[in-house]
Amino acid sequence: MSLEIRNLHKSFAGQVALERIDLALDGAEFVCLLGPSGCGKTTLLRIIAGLLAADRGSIRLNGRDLAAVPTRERGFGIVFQSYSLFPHMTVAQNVGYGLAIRGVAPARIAERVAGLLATVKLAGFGERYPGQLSGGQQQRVAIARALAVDPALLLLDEPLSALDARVRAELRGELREVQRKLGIPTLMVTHDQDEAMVLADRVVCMNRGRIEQSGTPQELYEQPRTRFVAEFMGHSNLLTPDWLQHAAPSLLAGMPADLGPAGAACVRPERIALTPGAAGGGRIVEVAFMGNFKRVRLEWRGRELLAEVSSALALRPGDPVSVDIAAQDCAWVMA
Ligand SMILES: Nc1ncnc2c1ncn2[C@@H]1O[C@H](COP(=O)(O)OP(=O)(O)OP(=O)(O)O)[C@@H](O)[C@H]1O
Repeated sequence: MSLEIRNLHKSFAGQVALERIDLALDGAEFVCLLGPSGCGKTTLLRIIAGLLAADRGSIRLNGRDLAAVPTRERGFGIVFQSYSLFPHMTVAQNVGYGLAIRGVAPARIAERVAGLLATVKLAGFGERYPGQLSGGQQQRVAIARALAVDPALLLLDEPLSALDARVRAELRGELREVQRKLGIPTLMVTHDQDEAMVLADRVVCMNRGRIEQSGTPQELYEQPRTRFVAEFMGHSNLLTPDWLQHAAPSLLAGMPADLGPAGAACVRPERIALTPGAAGGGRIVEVAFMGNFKRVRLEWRGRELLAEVSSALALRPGDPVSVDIAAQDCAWVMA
């Protein structure tokens, strides 16, 4: 499977929702479209699904232009945030729906449905109605229904966001497992950075209708190219060259020559080493105990920094600390 999106644009009543979107999906990748509310994720997914037309640009599936191909004929499986199951149909009927309308024989449907329900850990639930299921179970049914037709691509729009944290984490793991097992290329919309980190082979980070950066979760975390990506993918300290010049000039060693005026060094909080008690010029402002680590706000050379340190380190507000940052832990964001 290869899906290629070129130069896609979409506006609503003159308001730009998507701009110059280029995106290619290959093989059995799990790709997350990640970004804040209103950045255009759902609009992009809906255009790919064929539920919405783009103003400009092309979408090709294995080389074939999809512009004139209606949703049903694209062969994609779609799961939305709200469970959107047919309430008057049993679980088995819901899962088998796509096969039934394609005229597949009932015995084959029954076999396939049983297999899919086992895959999503709902064996034996076939005769229930959606109203008799929990939110997590309903979403499993929706996933099984989307998988029933052997989709060329699975499109998921915040499928876990209506669930409570525990069920959500559980289903996250299962979704990944099923996707790996079946090898179905998947594109999932989420605004949850943790979810994207856990699930995605590749994260496409969007902001204001544009793709800011695309890469593995680790690439986006360790080498964000923009301030937006640095701040959206976890916590960060953005240190400007002006400040570094007087506070820590040695960190300027790796600064790219073409760094723009809005450029800065992104240092992740866990890369800042603190030594309590030493006369290093830092002072603890606030300490939050997070279980396996402590999140610390501190003042150092005229600015505030965020650090994350071992829970075993005894630190209290007002304590003096020395601060160590290595030049190789600075990722230079360009804009
Ligand atoms: N049918 C529509 N008519 C008018 N404007 C729309 C329509 N659909 C989306 N928009 C606008 O387009 C922009 C992108 O919306 P979209 O739903 O794609 O964002 P999103 O990133 O999925 O956000 P969320 O996470 O909140 O769902 C928003 O400014 C939204 O208000």
